[in-house]
Amino acid sequence: MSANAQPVAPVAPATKSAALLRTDGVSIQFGGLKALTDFRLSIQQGDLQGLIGPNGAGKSTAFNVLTGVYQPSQGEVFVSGTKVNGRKPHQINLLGVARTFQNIRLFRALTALDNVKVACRAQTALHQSRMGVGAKLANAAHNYADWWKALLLTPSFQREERRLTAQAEHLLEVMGLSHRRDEEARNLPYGEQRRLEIARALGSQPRVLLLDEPAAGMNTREKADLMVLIRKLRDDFKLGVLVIEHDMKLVMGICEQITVLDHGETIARGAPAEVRSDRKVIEAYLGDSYLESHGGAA
Ligand SMILES: Nc1ncnc2c1ncn2[C@@H]1O[C@H](COP(=O)(O)OP(=O)(O)OP(=O)(O)O)[C@@H](O)[C@H]1O
Repeated sequence: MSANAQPVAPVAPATKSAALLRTDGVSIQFGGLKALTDFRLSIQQGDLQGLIGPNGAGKSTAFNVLTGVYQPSQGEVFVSGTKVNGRKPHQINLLGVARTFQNIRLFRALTALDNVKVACRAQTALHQSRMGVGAKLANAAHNYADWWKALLLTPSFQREERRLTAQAEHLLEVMGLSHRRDEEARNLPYGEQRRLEIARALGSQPRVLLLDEPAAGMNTREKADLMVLIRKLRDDFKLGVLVIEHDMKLVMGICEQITVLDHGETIARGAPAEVRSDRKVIEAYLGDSYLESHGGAA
């Protein structure tokens, strides 16, 4: 820490058990590169937090650690109090953490509806596979029975299909995508593909939603709509939300707490007003021009 640096605010003082997602001193290195150092975060239900910083600061790496794509070299990650170090991404998803990606990762040749249905179905299947040996056998028998049900289009198979379709249709509606229901994902405009990714993430019925640059490539109008939508999702689905975003208007406009990374280190954390007038944040990321154009004072 430099001589004039202020200590970073501690993570929210909420009880540990209340946190939906929490990290404790997480660090990760790639060879000699420290991509993330002593990263601390705590997300509760109802939170809408931001994670910002210059290119290469470690934001996506943080998401990858939180979702089990990368294992931390040091430190611990907890989902609703359960330590998840060593768990696979789908296991962490089952515990209630869903994400979108900086580079959209849809099933491009599937329809919008099927993209969301896949996530709804995977969630159902994952719940069925929380198992002991007895449950495993029951599950295998169940899967075998399901195979026959699917082949014969039995009433119970059709009922389950209708349930998944209704669930996926509801999520498309929430995301303003009902009119794209039967279109292939690859044919949707970019902004709608981003919203479809969010619908798909919601299909896994998460408690925490991690959005990696959700507004990238959107026009001003789409960004304004997205801001309203993210807040609504947080409230209606009772989520905790963490957003990585370079669009400062969006981040400062919706987030109640913002963590700022630079070279893997947390250089600031606080409310938007505190963060945007923090000298370290201005130097590392926002630049004096941001300060001038927004009339702030360091
Ligand atoms: N799998 C990896 N192997 C080696 N280096 C990596 C790997 N993943 C990330 N890095 C490095 O870690 C650092 C942080 O990268 P990261 O993608 O997390 O930054 P970021 O803040 O998300 O940047 P951006 O805003 O450009 O997306 C970068 O120097 C990057 O090159």
